[in-house]
Amino acid sequence: MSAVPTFEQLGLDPELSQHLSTKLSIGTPTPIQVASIPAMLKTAAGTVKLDNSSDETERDVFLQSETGTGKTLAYLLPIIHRMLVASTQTASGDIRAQGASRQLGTLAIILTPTRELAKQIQMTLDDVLKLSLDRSRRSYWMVPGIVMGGDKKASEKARLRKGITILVSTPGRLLDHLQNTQSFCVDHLRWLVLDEADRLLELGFEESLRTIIQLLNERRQQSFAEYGNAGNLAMNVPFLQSPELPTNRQTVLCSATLKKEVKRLAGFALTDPIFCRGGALPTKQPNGNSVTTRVEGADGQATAESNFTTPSQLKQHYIVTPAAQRLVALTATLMNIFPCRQAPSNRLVPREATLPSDDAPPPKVVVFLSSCDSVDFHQALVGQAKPPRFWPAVTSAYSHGSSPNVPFISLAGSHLQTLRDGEWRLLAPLSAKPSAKAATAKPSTSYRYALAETSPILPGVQVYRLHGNLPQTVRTETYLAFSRTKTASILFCTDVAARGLDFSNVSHIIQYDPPSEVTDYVHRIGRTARIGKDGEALLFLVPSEEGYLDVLTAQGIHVLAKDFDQQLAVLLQRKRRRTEDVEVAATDLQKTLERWVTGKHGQKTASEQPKHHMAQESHALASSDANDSDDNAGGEAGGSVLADDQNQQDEAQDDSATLTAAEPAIPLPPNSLEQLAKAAYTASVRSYATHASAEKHIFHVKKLHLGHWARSFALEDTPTEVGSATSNLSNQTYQRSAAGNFSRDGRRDHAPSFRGPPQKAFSNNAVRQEGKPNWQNRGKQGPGQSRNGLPSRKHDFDDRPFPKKQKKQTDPFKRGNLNTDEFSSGL
Ligand SMILES: Nc1ncnc2c1ncn2[C@@H]1O[C@H](COP(=O)(O)OP(=O)(O)OP(=O)(O)O)[C@@H](O)[C@H]1O
Repeated sequence: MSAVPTFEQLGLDPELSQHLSTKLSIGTPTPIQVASIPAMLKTAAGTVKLDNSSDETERDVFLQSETGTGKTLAYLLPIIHRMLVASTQTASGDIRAQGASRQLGTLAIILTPTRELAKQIQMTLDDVLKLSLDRSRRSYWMVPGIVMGGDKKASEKARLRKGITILVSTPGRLLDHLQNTQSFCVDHLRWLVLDEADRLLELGFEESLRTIIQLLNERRQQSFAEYGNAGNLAMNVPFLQSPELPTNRQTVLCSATLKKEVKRLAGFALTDPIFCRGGALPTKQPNGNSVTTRVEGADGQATAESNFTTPSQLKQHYIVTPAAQRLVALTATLMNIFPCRQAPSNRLVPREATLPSDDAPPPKVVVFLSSCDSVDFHQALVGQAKPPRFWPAVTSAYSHGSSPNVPFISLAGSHLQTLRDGEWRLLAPLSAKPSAKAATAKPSTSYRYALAETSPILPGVQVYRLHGNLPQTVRTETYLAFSRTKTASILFCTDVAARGLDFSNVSHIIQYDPPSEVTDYVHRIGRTARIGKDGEALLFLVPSEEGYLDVLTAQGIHVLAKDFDQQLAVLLQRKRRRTEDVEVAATDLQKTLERWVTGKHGQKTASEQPKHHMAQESHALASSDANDSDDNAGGEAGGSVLADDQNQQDEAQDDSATLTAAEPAIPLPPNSLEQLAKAAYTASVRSYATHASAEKHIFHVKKLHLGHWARSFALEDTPTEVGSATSNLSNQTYQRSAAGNFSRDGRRDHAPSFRGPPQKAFSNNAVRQEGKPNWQNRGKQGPGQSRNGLPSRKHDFDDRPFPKKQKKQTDPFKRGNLNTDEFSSGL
């Protein structure tokens, strides 16, 4: 076993290496970096060459490595190194003589599928470029920049005119600028990076990518024919002729998986590529041991086809829970992750064993859901619902009893005006209609908008949400806030957060809704256990979905069972007096949540209202112009909803702060959570139909017990709206665009939303007999359950209060009210 080389040994500039270790605490390269850096560098004599092919600095590169292994730096570092060296290789010692300048236009383009990812790469780029160099060497001329859907094109054009040396972009917006922005100079482009290639393809960007590559080739050929490598600006720029720069454009493709679509893209985008593959990361970084790295030559091919490698230190579990108890099981799971301490006033003490040590970092949990509406609902519920009143008072085990302040951003009144036109719920999810304050707001007034809720059920825990229907500012700021927070926190999100996003120190991933494809499973769990850190992942399944475990096993993914009863035992720590029965405790919790959702817990008093949704700011922000168009080629999520220009984003960022309890709050109407629950339920049933066709035998709506499913949204009854909603499914191939693309940030993110009153009641004739869940047989299909995994009535427990309703419902599938073939087709 050979020792891991240092960055310097790999050929990286010593000052750059020093900057990485002292300023960014990055001392040891990861396997993919060990593979890529020499391959992409013009290696100087005396440095390590891991492979003969690394001499050929002109060749394209394919980087493949599992999630969270440092692919971003794997391509950024060699690019920055080469620009740096080329700009300072001057005989006279005067770096200005080299002519490196932002006016040369864009030298490197990094294409990413989503805006969050673009922002994240830009932040990494900023960090690396902050390096302080010897006086004779400067990096100031390397200007990083970002253009992406949702931002204002006019300001982007201005920045492109001034020159952006390393440009991070989403494909639609890049194509737009290539076609329409005269001043966008790519004549001297030397690097094109396609990051998260598999995701780019899944979002339907293949055509855009082909056009982009074609346009870039044409521009380069034109420029080269006219001026050679000296460039068309000064006609003789030594920098551009430096042997450190690739003579032609070097294209780099990054992917965590090796699906056939990715290989097809590689075939088109790459010429004679070097294949760099990162082996498994050592579990503790840096330990200098056991790094396996392979750099393959031109004909290097991936050996395995499934290629779903997951970090070995990641603990993967699943839990089987009856549909009706999903919500309680989720709450109990979160309670297990976020233990509490006895409040000073209380005599009941949680078991000490569950309490973390004082120096343990607070957990950060990401919960994946299948639709935007479901994210809105769960964030609102977990973030606001109060526990049963007889639960003992507890305090957070992490924040020493004090409630951490909530991060907020400023939003201009002009946004609220846009919201009033139908999207108000996005910003004030619990308002039945625009609040009185918002309605009378002057366009120039700004509001504070809280990015998180503080959870009464989980004291000290902040609850965030992220999905593609949120305004871009909210998405970006939520990503940043959750990523940076050191507070115990939960993020409810759709798959918009599944790929590439590097939330630091995520300890747990919960897949409450199974992913629509196995690839998504791998990417979702890749948000934890990054760079050798520990992590845990938990997959929720209902009994009829247990077949999914075989699908995972077939892909080499092995998950262990978690016991349902053990998971719920935590509820006994907050037990009703003299109750040792976990079922009673679970029932109490379910009833409380249902009351909370239906508003039957009584009208909230002013002091009970969440205090942080929107509080009027004392100052005003300039109102933004009309929305700019988002990328049209498919891809970024939610951009059509609202747009912010960069300045306003910056302004919002500057204003980021925390709200205190004294902030005035906008009152929320009592029934709005119920609306969210219904919308979430509807969207959830719909998105169930979007699973991959190969998994339809497992995830088929026919197998769902709609009544029990409704319980998991704290609804006592199946909302009648679901009928009309699901019966329209056959018409809803709009989830894919006319070009056959998926919806903007993943098809399940954009499961249709419930908006306003139901269009048409579907049915109120009940049909399916809703049996009570069989507690003894939950989690497994046994004698107490019917063939489809649902509890049978025979084994019901009459004395079990939860769930108690036995309603007759129309079975839309039986009565032909819903064409099941249409339901399952093509979605
Ligand atoms: N050599 C290193 N040592 C320690 N940390 C590193 C190193 N390289 C990168 N990191 C950090 O690891 C994290 C993950 O890196 P990155 O996002 O590039 O991974 P990735 O492979 O692109 O993951 P994904 O496939 O999920 O996008 C980042 O926070 C980054 O700063």
